[in-house]
Amino acid sequence: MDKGILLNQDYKSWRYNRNFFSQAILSPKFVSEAPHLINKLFNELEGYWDKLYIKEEVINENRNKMDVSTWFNLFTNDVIITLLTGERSYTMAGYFNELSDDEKAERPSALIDETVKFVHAIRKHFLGLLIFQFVPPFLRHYFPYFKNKSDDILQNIEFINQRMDAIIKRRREEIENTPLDKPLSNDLLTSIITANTPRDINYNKIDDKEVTRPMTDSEIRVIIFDGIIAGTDTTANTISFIVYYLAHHPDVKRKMLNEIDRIFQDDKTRLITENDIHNLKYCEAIVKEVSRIFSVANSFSRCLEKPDEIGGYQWPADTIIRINIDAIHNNEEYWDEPEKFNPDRWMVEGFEPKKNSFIMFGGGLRVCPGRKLAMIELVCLMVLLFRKYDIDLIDKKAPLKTESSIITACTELLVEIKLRN
Ligand code: HEM
Repeated sequence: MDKGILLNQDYKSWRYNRNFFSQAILSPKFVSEAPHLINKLFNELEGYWDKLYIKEEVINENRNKMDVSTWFNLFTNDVIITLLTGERSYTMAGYFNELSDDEKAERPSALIDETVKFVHAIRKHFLGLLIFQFVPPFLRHYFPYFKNKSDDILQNIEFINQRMDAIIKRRREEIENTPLDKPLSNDLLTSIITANTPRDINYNKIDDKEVTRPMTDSEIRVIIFDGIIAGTDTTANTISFIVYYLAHHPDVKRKMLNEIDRIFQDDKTRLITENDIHNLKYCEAIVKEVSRIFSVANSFSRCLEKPDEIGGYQWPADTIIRINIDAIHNNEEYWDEPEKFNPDRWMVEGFEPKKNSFIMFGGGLRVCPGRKLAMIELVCLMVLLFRKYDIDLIDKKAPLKTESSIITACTELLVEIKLRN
């Protein structure tokens, strides 16, 4: 495992890949592009919702119900793929076409099919990686069940690589054909291709040639893939959990609506700016409190470099330690009344959680590099959803439907949606 970021266990190669990714994803132009694209894609989503759930006749016939968790998954897919590759993704349009009997999305159906196929392949590849990690080569080569599975996975990898290579090639050509004094697009792929080349504003500032050589296409492929995998379901499930918690805590919801209405002055369509996001402190507190009490990532691991004492026991070098996020987020030593859902705890002037007690994004060297983007996406989504729509659970008594593996995923969240008065 010495490729990319997410599963890379080779320090030198991880550091090289991570430097590129972090530099690009935290760059001011990427950070300002994110709210812009989120506004735009939410507008597309509203177009579909309008036709499927908000129209008067649909409400009159009591058909304004939906599984909002599926839409959140598709929305974050389209956002992340477009932000990372600079190529529009149309999985929301694909789902709309599936649900709508008469009207179809105003996008060429070949383009929709192509992006839907790409997203399916990425998901399949991630699950496939787990088979390659956990099923020994002997079984994969000689047992028909595992052999068929691994052949299928290899074919799938071939398809993803071809598509990613075509995207990278196209972007390299676009960059070469853009005069040096003209701006380039703000996606992550463009930043990564141009990093440490004469088009990079930091060119010549760093001397370490091993750290700064430009990336090859196959290296770029893996880190873009890692970003898509790590950045989609995590954000989608967190927003589902937020909708669920708000429905069960009307006092918190009211306070959130007050904040949104104060900042947007009851304007239900104004574009959200970076400055707004900075001012939406209560929305941010809700994201953190929901993630504290019901974290989407349940654990992450670390490997001991040398023998060490942890929790009163002595452990040898190379021991893998799994860090249980829920246990830390619900520990009374770190949190007052940890079982209580209380976003206000984050609003107390000067409040900082105790060191390493809030780890929704992990911590240390491998802390999530997408945390800033995730916060932007979640706060924007809360505003876009709640300033204009009234969203309520169909069955308030039903427990949240989830499935836990590497992350805790919301499998269904049935809601009723109306325009807010
Ligand atoms: C609510 C949303 C998100 C949550 C809860 C989340 C959580 C996490 C956690 C717990 C880790 C492990 C950190 C550690 O080992 O210390 C991680 C790693 C990572 N995340 Fe996120 N993440 C989110 C969104 C994103 C986004 C939007 C992106 C990028 C587009 C992203 C990219 C990554 C990558 C590449 C890693 C691997 C970092 C490394 O191993 O160096 N994540 N994330």
